[in-house]
Amino acid sequence: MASPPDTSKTVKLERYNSYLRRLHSTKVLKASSKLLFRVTLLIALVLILFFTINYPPLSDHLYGVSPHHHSFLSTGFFSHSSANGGAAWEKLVRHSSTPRRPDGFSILVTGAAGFIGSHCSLALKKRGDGVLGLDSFNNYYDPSLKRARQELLLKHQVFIVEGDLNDAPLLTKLFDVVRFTHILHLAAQAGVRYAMQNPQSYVSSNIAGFVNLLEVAKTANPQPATVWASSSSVYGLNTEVPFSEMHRTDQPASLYAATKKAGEEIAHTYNHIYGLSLTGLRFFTVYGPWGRPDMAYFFFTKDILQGKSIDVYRTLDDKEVARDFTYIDDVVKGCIGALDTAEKSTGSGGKKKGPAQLRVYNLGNTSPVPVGKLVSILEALLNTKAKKHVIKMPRNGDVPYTHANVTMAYKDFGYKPSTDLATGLRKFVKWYVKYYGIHMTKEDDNKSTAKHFED
Ligand SMILES: O=C(O)[C@H]1O[C@H](OP(=O)(O)OP(=O)(O)OC[C@H]2O[C@@H](n3ccc(=O)[nH]c3=O)[C@H](O)[C@@H]2O)[C@H](O)[C@@H](O)[C@H]1O
Repeated sequence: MASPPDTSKTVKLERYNSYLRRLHSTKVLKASSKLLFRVTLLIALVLILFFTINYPPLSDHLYGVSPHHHSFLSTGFFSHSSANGGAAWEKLVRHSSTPRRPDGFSILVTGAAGFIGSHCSLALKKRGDGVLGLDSFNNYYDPSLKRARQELLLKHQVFIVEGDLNDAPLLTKLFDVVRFTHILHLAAQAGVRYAMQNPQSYVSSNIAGFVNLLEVAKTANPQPATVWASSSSVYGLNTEVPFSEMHRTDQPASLYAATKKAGEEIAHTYNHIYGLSLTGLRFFTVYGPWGRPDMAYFFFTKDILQGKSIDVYRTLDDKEVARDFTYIDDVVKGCIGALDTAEKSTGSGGKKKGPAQLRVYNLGNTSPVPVGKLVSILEALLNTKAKKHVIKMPRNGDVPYTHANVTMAYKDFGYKPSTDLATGLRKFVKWYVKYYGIHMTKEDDNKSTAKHFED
């Protein structure tokens, strides 16, 4: 009888193979669970990042965190004391907006970290009004300049909430916390030529944002009186000079101008339906210390100092382009005059109770200066010859000439501009060289010795 085959070796081998298979599958299992864990972690991080960027808590408004910093600061570590407009945040908001003089105003200043907004906020605070700022700190121009203005305001106990005009819950919250008597609405997408590059930003800020603000104002109790920034650009292709509030404004030359004109019509509607008191101020090329780097006088200064060439526009029929350049301190007086003479809104509970005030005023300097002259004043102040590149004005929304008639503003609140361009630019240059740490010779210094509020 044949003996059965010796399988002991085969059995051993099979066992060994099966052991190897188990070992392998465990390794695979371990490796795949590791991979799964990493992928889950990654997805969770991406989700956290997404939600914190898109839905930042109100605590960010309190801490003034810029959108770029949201991801790490607003995931809960920071927000325990003041999330969603917590107690600490409300305290700051109340403190900032409480007036310190009898019958003082409680004013919401939108665009408070902006050029005109920061000047007005300081002036109002200094006379004892309560001022709360709102600003989106967007990067249309160098946000660090806005942060520096914010710091200056904070020193004077003006707190700026960081937020967008289109954030309805935030605006509603602010009006829940504070019974604002006034709004000074200066937040906007500014700049005439940039409208060709980014048209949507004008619609979003100057139209949608304005409507959002008025929607909240109309339901507030009491309804605030609103003074807001329109623009000289609404005169567009009008050729009658000096520009008067009675002249036609239905031919805007840029989308910027069109959105400001739309703002004036929107103001009419909210006044008509809800009894909101509204005053639009048509600013004429406002300049001065802490100004906007996108404006010609500002970047001409920078370019002249850096030895770069500057484009100086002439009209298409080869005439000088001129502007009614208006100094910031004069404009601040105009804004305050408009606030002081603004009547109360008449509505309540979102309903009109009677006719309310609706006004529009020019705030200009009443003396246009050609751009060539602006350049020669800067050359003298900077003691440097500009590399002028004189060209025909490109078709970019610019108008050839502005000149304000300010009779109405004078009659209604004593507006009387008193700073000529040379004096105003001297103050600007003095600020500019100090702010940017530019060394000037003694002789140059003497040319720009004017004092300014920051001193
Ligand atoms: O009153 C307003 O409602 C507007 O005023 C301001 O617009 P503007 O009057 O156009 O000011 P700004 O750009 O400083 O150009 C000044 C001059 O330099 C000329 N200019 C400009 C650029 C250039 O490279 N060369 C040049 O000659 C240019 O042709 C012009 O003649 C605000 O920016 C705007 O937000 C709005 O508030």
